Amino acid sequence: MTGYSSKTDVATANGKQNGSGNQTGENGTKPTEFTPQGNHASSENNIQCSLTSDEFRAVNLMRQDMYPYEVIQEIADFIVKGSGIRPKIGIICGSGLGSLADIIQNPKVFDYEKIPNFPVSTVEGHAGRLVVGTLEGANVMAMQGRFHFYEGYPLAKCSMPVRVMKLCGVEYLFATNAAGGINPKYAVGDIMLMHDHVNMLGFAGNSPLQGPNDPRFGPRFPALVNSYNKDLINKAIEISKTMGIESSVHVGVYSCLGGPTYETIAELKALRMMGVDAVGMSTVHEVITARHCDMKVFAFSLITNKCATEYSDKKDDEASHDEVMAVAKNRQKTCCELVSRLVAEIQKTA
Ligand SMILES: O=P(O)(O)O[C@@H]1C[C@H](O)[C@@H](CO)O1
Ligand code: HPA
Repeated sequence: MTGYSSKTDVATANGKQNGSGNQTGENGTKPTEFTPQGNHASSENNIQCSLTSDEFRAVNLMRQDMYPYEVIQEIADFIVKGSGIRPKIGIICGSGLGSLADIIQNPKVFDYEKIPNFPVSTVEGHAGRLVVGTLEGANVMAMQGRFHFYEGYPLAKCSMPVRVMKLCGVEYLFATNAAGGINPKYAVGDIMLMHDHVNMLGFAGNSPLQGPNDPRFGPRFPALVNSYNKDLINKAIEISKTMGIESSVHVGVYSCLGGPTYETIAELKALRMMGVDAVGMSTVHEVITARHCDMKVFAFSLITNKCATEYSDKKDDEASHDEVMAVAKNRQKTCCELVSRLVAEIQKTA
């Protein structure tokens, strides 16, 4: 993050803004909405669009990815005022891991539909609620439901809530996910602490930071080495020892693909050759957005299924969301304990 300091360049959580220029928000504070006249037909190239105006507007709102600084600030203000809490730690619950938000004390719950300009969750296992409260004495906010690229949301929209967290005051992002284990040493139910990622969507030219850069969030060209905070990884390893689960906790590399299909054998072989240990459909763009605005990141994958890397006829080799959810449900207690204890560690040293 050379040449960039959250203290001087990014608006602070108490609303002060020190940065210059809002390259995305010049036309107003609300996201741009495209309003068509009605059904569209082009006789010139014989293309027909059979969406009604309302459908067109709904699709457009879903795809809309310009969230000017002021809009993010409005959402953050809504949450901070509504909860009376300025959270320090932000948690994103992976598929089936919504219980990470259920352990929050004195929760103030915001349904996504009720938060202005917020997207809605469309995936089973992602409730679509923001929970703000305390955990181990620390102020926290948790997304019980994240947004995925395959839902139709652009990456910037998928990770927009991370910027909301930042402007709420969050310094630490805990991102969790359900993932397929590619590393043959990983078993179903294991936990992989992420120490790096391979950004496959980035390879394909997609980034949550695409488009004009607002320097109040961060620099145009952020560095991503050391994205995953080593201190937090080490603390989590120590915690896993005290929990007696160290043999099922690994440190590895995650890769996010676009989904919603699970991977082919050839893709899984390729990922393994690239050094990927676990594969999923999220987290990477959230981490990029968090590092861009200088948040400390801790992330882990719950291995919900073993990925087949050899051809066979076995039905067992096929991943399924039901299996993902079932394993996550089974392991949620352990994941909650890991998260709580790490939050307690952060709180101890604060
Ligand atoms: O939100 P996460 O990454 O935990 O969810 C994973 C990826 C897909 O959304 C889903 C597939 O089962 O689980
Ligand atoms: N692949 C991609 N995403 C996933 C998987 C998987 O095997 N398991 C859970 N999320």
